[in-house]
Amino acid sequence: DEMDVDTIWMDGEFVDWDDAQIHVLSHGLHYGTGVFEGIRCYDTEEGPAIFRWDEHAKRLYDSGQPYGLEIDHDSEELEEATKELIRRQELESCYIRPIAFYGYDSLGVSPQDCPTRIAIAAWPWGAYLGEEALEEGVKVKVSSWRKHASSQIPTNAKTTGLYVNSLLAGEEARREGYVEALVLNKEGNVAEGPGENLFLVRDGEIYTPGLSEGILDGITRNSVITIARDLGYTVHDEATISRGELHTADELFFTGTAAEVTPIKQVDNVTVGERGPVTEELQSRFFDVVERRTDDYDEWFSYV
Ligand SMILES: Cc1[nH+]cc(COP(=O)(O)O)c(CN[C@@H](CCC(=O)O)C(=O)O)c1O
Repeated sequence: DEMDVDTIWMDGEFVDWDDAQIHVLSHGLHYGTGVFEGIRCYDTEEGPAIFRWDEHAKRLYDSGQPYGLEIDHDSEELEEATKELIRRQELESCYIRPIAFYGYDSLGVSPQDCPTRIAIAAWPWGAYLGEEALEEGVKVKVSSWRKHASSQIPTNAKTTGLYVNSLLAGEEARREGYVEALVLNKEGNVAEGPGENLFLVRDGEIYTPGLSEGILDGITRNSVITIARDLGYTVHDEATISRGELHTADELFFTGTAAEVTPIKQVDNVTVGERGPVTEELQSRFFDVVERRTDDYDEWFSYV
């Protein structure tokens, strides 16, 4: 296929891409009962390296807990399968997509005896919001759709069913000529993007919504907070950011495995400005770290 990949790991076996099929009556397809991860493998001087495998694997297992979704493969087995998947396809840098979900047995909301299925795919994936976005930033629209509240559904679990909210927000923004949405929570304060965490810079200090705002506990968010603090920045990582603060921010940027560090240059009709100095420093340092141009944070990397 066009992505030059041909193999998927599925329930303990490597299968051809086209044979990685499931039954149409799989529970996860009907009820959104799947959990997934987005993980990047970077091409470094020491070869391909998976970024923060342990944290991503832990989140995958944790995400299934509210739904009783038990994965009966441990982290080491999944890590080795992922490395083998990368080697077999001779990928240097790639995006890794593990997914676990309730499979086919019976239908009805209760999963009863539905089996837990698990698959891991990997493919080359460049800049999530476009190559030019990393430098020039993106225009975002504050969505008319709010984020689901953490009292309604675990927002700290990366559950497939949650992403219909992300689709509604993101597609509304793109229909209106923006690149991505920014989603408020039911209190009307800033939560995050459909697939990214949000950071705000003002007067040299860095703010990002905390988990209580109903966001995903982003691993890139955590990495950037650590990097920023190690650079000497003050980071408020449990901030409540009102909508109005978006329009008086000095800088805004997204973080995510796919988005990496993407500047935001405009919110609705309000110009934030081109990539600011803090965003540029954090973005530059982030790429130095993930492409291993520094030995710092070596514990974050698992070499293939
Ligand atoms: C809702 C949401 N919030 C924040 C993040 C950032 O989390 P982290 O990747 O751990 O830093 C992501 C990742 N979004 C993934 C899925 C993107 C997709 O289109 O699918 C990703 O970035 O891989 C989210 O989906």
